[in-house]
Amino acid sequence: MKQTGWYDKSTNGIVVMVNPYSQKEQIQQVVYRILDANLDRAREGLRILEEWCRFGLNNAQMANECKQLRQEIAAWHSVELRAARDTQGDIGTELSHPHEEERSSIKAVLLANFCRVQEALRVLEEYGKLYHPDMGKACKQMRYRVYTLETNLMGYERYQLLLRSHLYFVTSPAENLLETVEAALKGGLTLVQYRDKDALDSLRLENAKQLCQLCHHYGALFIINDRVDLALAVDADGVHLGQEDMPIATARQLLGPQRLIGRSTTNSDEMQRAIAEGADYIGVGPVYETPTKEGKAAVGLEYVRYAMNNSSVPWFAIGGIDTTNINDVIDAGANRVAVVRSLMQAEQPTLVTQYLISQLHRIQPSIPS
Ligand SMILES: Cc1ncc(COP(=O)(O)OP(=O)(O)O)c(N)n1
Ligand SMILES: Cc1ncsc1CCOP(=O)(O)O
Ligand SMILES: [Mg+2]
Repeated sequence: MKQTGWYDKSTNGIVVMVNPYSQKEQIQQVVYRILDANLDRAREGLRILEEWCRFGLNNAQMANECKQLRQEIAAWHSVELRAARDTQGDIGTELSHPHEEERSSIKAVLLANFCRVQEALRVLEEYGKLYHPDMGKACKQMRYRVYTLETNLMGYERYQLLLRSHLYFVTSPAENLLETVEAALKGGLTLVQYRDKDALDSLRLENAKQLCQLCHHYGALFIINDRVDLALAVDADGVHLGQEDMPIATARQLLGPQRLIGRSTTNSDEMQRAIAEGADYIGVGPVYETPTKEGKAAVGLEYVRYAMNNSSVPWFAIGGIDTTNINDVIDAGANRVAVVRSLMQAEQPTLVTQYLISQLHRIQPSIPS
């Protein structure tokens, strides 16, 4: 072990290090320093999470859970642990990882701090066993509470962003796919679905990875069409499933509670079933016939009106919608739409995105927002 301090220069001109503590006491001091540092680390991380729950999400329940955890951690921070602190002698204060200096989004800040709190609690759990018989168990329980909080908070974040999203861009294969999506993101788009029915899985995976990164960089949600495995592989925000795709319950089991699941519907029965099965949002259409979904009959504006009056989850009118007819769809009650060609084939996807979003936000006195 490294000997610190306590120099005695007396003996025959030879510098001798004398440490007044026994080996056992020295180890105890080290353990106390570890506990002191990690009690601080866990509380600081929780405070960062709490501020977002409180000011960013206005969520009293989650903010309160952070606060409770902070207080329980503080109760372990005894005077003797604080007394062991030696900030000047701590070589770790100068160490930092380049990633600590850059956070690209709120999500990145939250994830980094969940990780920090969980790591600190794990350290407290192990070294705490050397300090107090109950500390290991208490820290383990708190660590599990932090996992639950993470699931709830990240799921809540996603759902809030879904609620704020009124335009949904469903992609189709193209050379300039990334550029087109980025242009739409610059126009304020917050919801993207990667849809490619024919590509090889190797290409799908590569595209999905790049699109996922791009969307998250702009703070947008990224959903994968049809494929739960791809969604998991790239850490997407969810999947979109049609009537012939996997059952929602199976997808939920695979994806866990915090990712979004969307379901296509073409009539009232499908809508009620999708909602009962736990879809987070539904597609309503095709409203108009469309070459993007060749051979699929249009459901018309009647089903849009039905959705307006009956859907208890966010719903997106889809199919043949563009700048020329979006107002008819809005007049029938839609305030969310999904488009493929309108954006994939746009000369200026940024402008078209801005236009579509502005129409979806226009005042609609008779339609609930
Ligand atoms: C938002 C949205 N709504 C409907 C669909 C269509 O899904 P599905 O019926 O599974 O057809 P494919 O897209 O898989 O051909 C969708 N993708 N997105
Ligand atoms: C995937 C899908 N599901 C119902 S309609 C549709 C395609 C919509 O494409 P477009 O916006 O080009 O008409
Ligand atoms: Mg499908």
